Amino acid sequence: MGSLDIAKKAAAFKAVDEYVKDNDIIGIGSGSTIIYAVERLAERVEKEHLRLVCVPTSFQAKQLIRQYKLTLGELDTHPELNCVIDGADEVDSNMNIIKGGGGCLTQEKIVASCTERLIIIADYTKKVSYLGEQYTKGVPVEVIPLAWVPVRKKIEKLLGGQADLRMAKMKAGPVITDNGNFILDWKFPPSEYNWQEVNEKLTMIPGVVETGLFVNMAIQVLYGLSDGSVQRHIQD
Ligand SMILES: O=C[C@H](O)[C@H](O)[C@H](O)COP(=O)(O)O
Repeated sequence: MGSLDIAKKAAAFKAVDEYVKDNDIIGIGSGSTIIYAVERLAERVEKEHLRLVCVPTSFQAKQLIRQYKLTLGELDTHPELNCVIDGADEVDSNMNIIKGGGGCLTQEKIVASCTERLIIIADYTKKVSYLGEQYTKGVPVEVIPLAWVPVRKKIEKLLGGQADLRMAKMKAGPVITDNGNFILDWKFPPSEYNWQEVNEKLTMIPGVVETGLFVNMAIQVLYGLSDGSVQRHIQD
């Protein structure tokens, strides 16, 4: 296993071991790090006979829950979650977070809003002092397809930078989200940002469904390091 995977696994296992207990309703995030968390949940369910309900944040998460034979729940029946465990593309020193590199931001944000305990698990490369330091693909913004051109123009006029339509790799045309929408990746100009304000400005544009900016949402970030240890960042 490479050092990145050692780090992802360490953060994921720690989150599951610390935050999950019997009878919990758990939100399951998306991405490559969450796979290790689901693996650990399944181990604990088998060994400790935990009764858990897992609410997915994406098609991928739903498949993982099924693959590991965990109990699948949904927000209709479980609108309040004990905790949500999810990955991140980048986290700054104030715990502002970019998510949605894999296109799953909207359902992730909805599920995260249904708990008081959003726990982020990430490898050491995601830890930065300011957003955009490492993750240079920009802030993902999910848009209703018919609005993508006006939304792009409005973002660029309002906030500068460049908002690019995310294109698919193994299909002609744009990436289609789990909700049937497009994604604009907003490459923001270097500046000091109030990310809460930026998020509000973006979400006010008609046609924007949600952004990948998670501000004041996570209570804790667990960063896995290459030696398998875990560093903790707690919200002040
Ligand atoms: O859309 C994808 C999600 O926001 C992921 O949680 C994020 O991209 C981090 O993924 P990974 O764990 O693969 O770095």
